[in-house]
Amino acid sequence: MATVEASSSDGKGQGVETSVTYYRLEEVAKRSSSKEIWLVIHGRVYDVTRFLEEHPGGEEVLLEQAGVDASESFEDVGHSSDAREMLQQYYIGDVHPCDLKTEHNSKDTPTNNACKSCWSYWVFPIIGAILLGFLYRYYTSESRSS
Ligand code: HEM
Repeated sequence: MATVEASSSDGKGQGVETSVTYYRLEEVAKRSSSKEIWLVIHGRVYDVTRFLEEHPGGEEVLLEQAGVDASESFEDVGHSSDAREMLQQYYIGDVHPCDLKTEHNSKDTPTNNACKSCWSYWVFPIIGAILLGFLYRYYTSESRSS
């Protein structure tokens, strides 16, 4: 779990402190017993433990989706806008960026743009520095021999 603090303006010139808690999918997966049920809908993590008995669609369906990404099942049912508003009561945080799936490939391979780009921050500069080193050696040896 990771908590990230962010500041934003509330439109009245006052700063508002907001914090987002990020959860890894493996953490969510551990919360899949009838004692504690978390699930993921559209990249957001919900603790639906106290909603289990109240869910109009029954507790069985929530138990089936416990600890996993329930976005597809949630959408398949065609939940009303009231149901979507209810979600907010159970929101506890976001899926960690490293576990987010890309929209066009959300079925299987979990890829992550944020994490993919991490390595490019240092790999490309290193390759560039090596190339520059070679060029420098090449030109200095050329000028020495001529
Ligand atoms: C926190 C998450 C959820 C909330 C707040 C929620 C809320 C609701 C609400 C308010 C209804 C009544 C109908 C409506 O207003 O749309 C409903 C029905 C239903 N829900 Fe959910 N739901 C959640 C998650 C899920 C999930 C993950 C499934 C998985 C399949 C599911 C399956 C159903 C089914 C089958 C019905 C009955 C639909 C019907 O009778 O036509 N729900 N839900």
